[in-house]
Amino acid sequence: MTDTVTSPAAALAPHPAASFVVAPTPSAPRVLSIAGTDPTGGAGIQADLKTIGALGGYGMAVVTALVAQNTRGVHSVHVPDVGFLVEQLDAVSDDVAIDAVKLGMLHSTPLIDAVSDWLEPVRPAIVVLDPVMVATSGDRLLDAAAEQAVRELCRRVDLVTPNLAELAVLVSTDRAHVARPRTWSDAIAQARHLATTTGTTVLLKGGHLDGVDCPDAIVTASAVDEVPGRRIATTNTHGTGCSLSSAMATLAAEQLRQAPDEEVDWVAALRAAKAWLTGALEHGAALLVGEGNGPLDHFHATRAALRAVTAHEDAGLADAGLADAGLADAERGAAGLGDGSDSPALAAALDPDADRRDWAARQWTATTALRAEVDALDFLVGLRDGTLDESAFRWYLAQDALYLGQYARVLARASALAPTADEQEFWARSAASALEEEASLHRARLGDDPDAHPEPSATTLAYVNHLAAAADSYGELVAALLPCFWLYSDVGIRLAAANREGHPFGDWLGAYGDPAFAAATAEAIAIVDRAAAATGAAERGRMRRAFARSMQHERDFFAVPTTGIGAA
Ligand SMILES: Nc1ncnc2c1ncn2[C@@H]1O[C@H](COP(=O)(O)OP(=O)(O)OP(=O)(O)O)[C@@H](O)[C@H]1O
Ligand SMILES: Cc1ncc(COP(=O)(O)O)c(N)n1
Repeated sequence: MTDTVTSPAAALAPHPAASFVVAPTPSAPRVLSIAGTDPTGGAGIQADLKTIGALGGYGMAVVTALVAQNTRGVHSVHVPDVGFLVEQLDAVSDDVAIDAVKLGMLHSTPLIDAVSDWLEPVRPAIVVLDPVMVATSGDRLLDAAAEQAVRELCRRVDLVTPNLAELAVLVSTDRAHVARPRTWSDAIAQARHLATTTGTTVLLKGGHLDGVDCPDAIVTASAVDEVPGRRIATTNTHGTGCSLSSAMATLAAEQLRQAPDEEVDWVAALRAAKAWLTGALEHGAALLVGEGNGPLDHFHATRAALRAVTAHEDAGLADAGLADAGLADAERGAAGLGDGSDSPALAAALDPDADRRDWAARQWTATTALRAEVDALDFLVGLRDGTLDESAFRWYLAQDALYLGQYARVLARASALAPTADEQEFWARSAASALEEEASLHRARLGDDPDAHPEPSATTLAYVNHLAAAADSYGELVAALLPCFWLYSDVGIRLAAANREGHPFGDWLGAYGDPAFAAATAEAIAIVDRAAAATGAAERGRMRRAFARSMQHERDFFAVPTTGIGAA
């Protein structure tokens, strides 16, 4: 709601300013999934809610059909009365401002009509349609007679996400049947036709093609933007379409939350969604769920982050954060006010200090999509599976050595600015460790090879310049320094786990997971949290930008050795 408050309650407001309320921005996009269920949690509404949560959204769900299914197939489908569907839809829209809707299994024409009629007046800014027709197991989830209704629905949404078989149905007509495209260029031609005839943006999915690549594309009547991807060798693909469409709805709504006046950049959303999805596909099998086509691990990145923090509880960090949050809840409970989570405005009013608490953890969560992108970079994938080109690895090491030399200077600056002796000592120790690491890189790995001592790349320079630019304010500086600790620890968990007998980078991978470095990371997080709690909102805003920018520099640093972009 962005309206001026005119209710009787507002008339009683004690302060004149309170009668002119501009809606605050919610802390997360509010995303509604309208879809069927999967009791094993891999597809449908369950997958949608996990995806929305994993990418930082607030998930809501309206059930179209109850599906008795598991990873091996569908047993039966129960569809409640369409009137009850409408009641669920109204219950949400009567009460909650919806930033994005994802439409999944719609089952049959009466349900499609009911959803269309509801969409008309409610009109959330983003509507994504996954035109679910047949499950991976081959079971039908849409009445054949409802295909025309889905074609018509395509015109009323912002993005439609067909797989190859669904695309062919959508471009067919009652009179002319179009065959499923067999090649990527045929698929693009069909997607273009769909975009032209419906006026809707199409996310064309290459999951059902053969080959080592797994591209997707954003197709409009006038442009085709391909987003490349690697095919993961896994049978854990149940619910990939559901998860991708929910990811797109969430990421698009997040774009609008941050920049309400800009157009949605679907290509940027797809890049981030695909990077996250690739990680979720890679980690799915380890969940050991089901004997058929298992699910993805939607929370793979969150799980890794939690491990990084909780593995070093000794430092008292995680406990400190939880204790703070617990106290706040208890205070609200005692006041009989609930937790305020149903209303961001109420939450902010009840807890004006919320931005001071768990500051670092919240910045970390805000970079979930970027971290998924980092994990999916060719450099890190190659380092994990041993296929990385040796010269790309040596190039990285040489740049890392150059970076560490400058990074040590900035750490020393943090020591000079530190408000306490403990913090002064921590940063001084960290500066010394960075210099030792730089020296050992040269001694043990790069040797006297002249190629191993190049000029700093544009990316290395940009990163160290960014750190140096933060050096006037302690809060900003420590926020800028934190990603180097935290991301390195986090990425290291998966690198260490990939080590095996005979791994070509085994000795390098063996150095990750050092408990002393994890403890230093925990200490750096605690220091940054204290700095955020001690300062004002404006400085915290600068800290947030400094942290986010360092995360981007970290990503770019890992990307250059294999892409060559920013290497000059
Ligand atoms: N083996 C894989 N490796 C990497 N990405 C994949 C793989 N399989 C599917 N994808 C990706 O998953 C997303 C969904 O694509 P897909 O073509 O499988 O859709 P779908 O058939 O609707 O999904 P579902 O399996 O849920 O029915 C796309 O981004 C696609 O590129
Ligand atoms: C409720 C519901 N919606 C969608 C799918 C498609 O997912 P998949 O093709 O991966 O089985 C499904 N199985 N169940």
